[in-house]
Amino acid sequence: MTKFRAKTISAGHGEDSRKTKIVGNPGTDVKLDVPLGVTVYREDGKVLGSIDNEGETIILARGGPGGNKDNNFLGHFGQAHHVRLDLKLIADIGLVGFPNAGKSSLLKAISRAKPKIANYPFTTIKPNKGVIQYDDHRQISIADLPGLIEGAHINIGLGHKFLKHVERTKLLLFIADVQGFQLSPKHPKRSCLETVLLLNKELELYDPELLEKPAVLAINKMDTEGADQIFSNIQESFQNMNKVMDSIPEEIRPERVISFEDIIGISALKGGESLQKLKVSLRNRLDEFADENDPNIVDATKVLKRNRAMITEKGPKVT
Ligand SMILES: Nc1nc2c(ncn2[C@@H]2O[C@H](COP(=O)(O)OP(=O)(O)OP(=O)(O)O)[C@@H](O)[C@H]2O)c(=O)[nH]1
Repeated sequence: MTKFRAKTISAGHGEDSRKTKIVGNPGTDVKLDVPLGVTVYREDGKVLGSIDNEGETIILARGGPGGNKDNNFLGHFGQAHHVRLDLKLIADIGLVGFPNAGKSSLLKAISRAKPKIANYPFTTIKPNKGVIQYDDHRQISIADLPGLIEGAHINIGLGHKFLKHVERTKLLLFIADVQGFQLSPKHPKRSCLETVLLLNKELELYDPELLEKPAVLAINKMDTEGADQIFSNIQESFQNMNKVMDSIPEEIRPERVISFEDIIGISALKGGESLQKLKVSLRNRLDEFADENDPNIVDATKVLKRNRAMITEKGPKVT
């Protein structure tokens, strides 16, 4: 559901001329900081501009001029407009996982992105974006949202920088190393299940509404030793979460556990069937939760019908 919030923002109006100051001061400016990706629409739908790069500005309403000889030395009010600010999605899918989980490897394996891959945490410091291409030409964009660690909600690591991007995706793809995660030898070693719960908790502490987004869980590095057993334990845990919660340390226990649409074991390194299964799941879940009016939702049979119709209309008859 889209939420609308109306707000009135007024800049100062131009000052009248005074005996001691013939030209009155112009109205003071009001500057509104917005996140990157915002497009500004006028009431009639005309685009006034968009903020896509750091430091860009758009003048939405000109301030009133101060008093001068052209306006009888009386300052004017500034312009007034109704505008709508629209925040573009960064990608359809946001990939969330702790460092070294295999986010870059997965992005490379299922999309055309060419991220840096290294066996040490924090190789990725800004979102890498890729596009998953399906056989029927459907495209789904996916962004690797880097640097999430324990404490991100209070701005540890890349903290807010990362978490604000999560808000701008339709579906979350959690990825966790089946062998678990340890930030450094000084930090506690977390099992795979604990890692997923920690990710859950970080998102929840930042904004509980993030847990409302549809989410799929990919357990990565299924080619490593003992992975199958760990994976089936995790599946079982998610079916009996109430029981499992009692044995989870308080500091990593979220208030609410995300109910994943699918839990899929993958090997980003080896690829194969598991990645195919993941791609199908992502598409199906996105479509299931999509807004009916979303132009990106393409039904393959409809596309085929439409293409056939276009050929018969414009070209030689095709049978
Ligand atoms: N065995 C195995 N290793 C993997 C797999 N996927 C990734 N790795 C390895 O895990 C390490 C980390 O992979 P990345 O893809 O860089 O992980 P990341 O989550 O992007 O890491 P950050 O950039 O730190 O956020 C690399 O050495 C990868 O080769 C997998 O499926 N199996």
